[in-house]
Amino acid sequence: MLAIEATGLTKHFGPEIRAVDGIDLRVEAGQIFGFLGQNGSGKTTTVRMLTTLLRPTAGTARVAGVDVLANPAEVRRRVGVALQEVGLDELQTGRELLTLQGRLFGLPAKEAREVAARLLEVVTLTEAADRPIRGYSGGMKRRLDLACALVHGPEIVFLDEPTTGLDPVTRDAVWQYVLELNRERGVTFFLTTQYLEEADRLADTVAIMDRGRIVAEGSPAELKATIGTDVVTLTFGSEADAGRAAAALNLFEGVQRVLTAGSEVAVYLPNGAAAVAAIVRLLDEAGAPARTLVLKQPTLDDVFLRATGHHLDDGSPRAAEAAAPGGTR
Ligand SMILES: Nc1ncnc2c1ncn2[C@@H]1O[C@H](COP(=O)(O)OP(=O)(O)OP(=O)(O)O)[C@@H](O)[C@H]1O
Repeated sequence: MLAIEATGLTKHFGPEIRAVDGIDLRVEAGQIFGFLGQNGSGKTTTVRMLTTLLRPTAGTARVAGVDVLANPAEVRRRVGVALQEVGLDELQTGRELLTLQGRLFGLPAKEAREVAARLLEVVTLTEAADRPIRGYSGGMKRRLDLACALVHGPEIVFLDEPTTGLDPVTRDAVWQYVLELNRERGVTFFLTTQYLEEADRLADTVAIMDRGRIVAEGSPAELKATIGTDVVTLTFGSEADAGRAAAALNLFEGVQRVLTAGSEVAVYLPNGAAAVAAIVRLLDEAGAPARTLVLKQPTLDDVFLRATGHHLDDGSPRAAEAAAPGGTR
């Protein structure tokens, strides 16, 4: 069964901005689908259309088998959503909010309290659970919002960059819980992310979004396998050197592909280790000696680079947030 199905899904903002430019999606029930792309590539806009918060300019979408335009209320009942911008009632405590959410979705009081306690634990908010939300830091609010999306046990959960700005320990706890819900309860996740590692570790299928279009799709292993066997990444003192090096490397025996991004060059070839010495000689002869040389197996970043022509700026985990003081006034 398909959990999410979209055809020609499109959102334009005025004549200029093609935020989402005709994408097709097919997400099997029980999958974790990773939607990878840079800021502004159209991920959030896609999530907003699929969760009935935004009307598509064109195209159709069915979520849990329900048409998002024909029956938005039913779609909302079936899904959980945690978006990037968080709107929470600041006067309630985290525990009150979660328990209330559970009650609103029809859970009996005892179960609502239990679910709230369990989710507070997962998002490491147990200690802050009985303080008003207005005293929470940005990261704490994001975690609470994530817990809210899960409270009614939805069958499909949309998470928009769920771990951006979280410290590594909390990020790991969130990943674990996503995997647990997926493996044990078959919850389908549609997860947008700027983190390659997150997509690689969690997602069964990854779609790479660039400027409103899907430019590559497949399992992480399939995507990496399309690259070739090894990647030698070289950096140079200038873009001119990189250009000269790329021209020379293109003629090197066995090279499948050469990509240039600024003063960096990536060379794809079957047996990198055997070729390294010859590559170094070749670059010396070409008058473009490399500053650094790294030989590695392909990663999703290599896939991203090939699909989009640029690196994913996935600025590794940002600084951990400090817990805000209680603020009970
Ligand atoms: N309401 C709006 N009005 C005009 N332009 C918009 C609106 N919402 C989004 N856009 C534009 O659409 C494009 C895609 O935005 P979107 O938020 O979907 O990207 P994203 O990949 O989710 O990025 P981010 O990670 O920053 O949320 C961007 O150029 C954005 O500026």
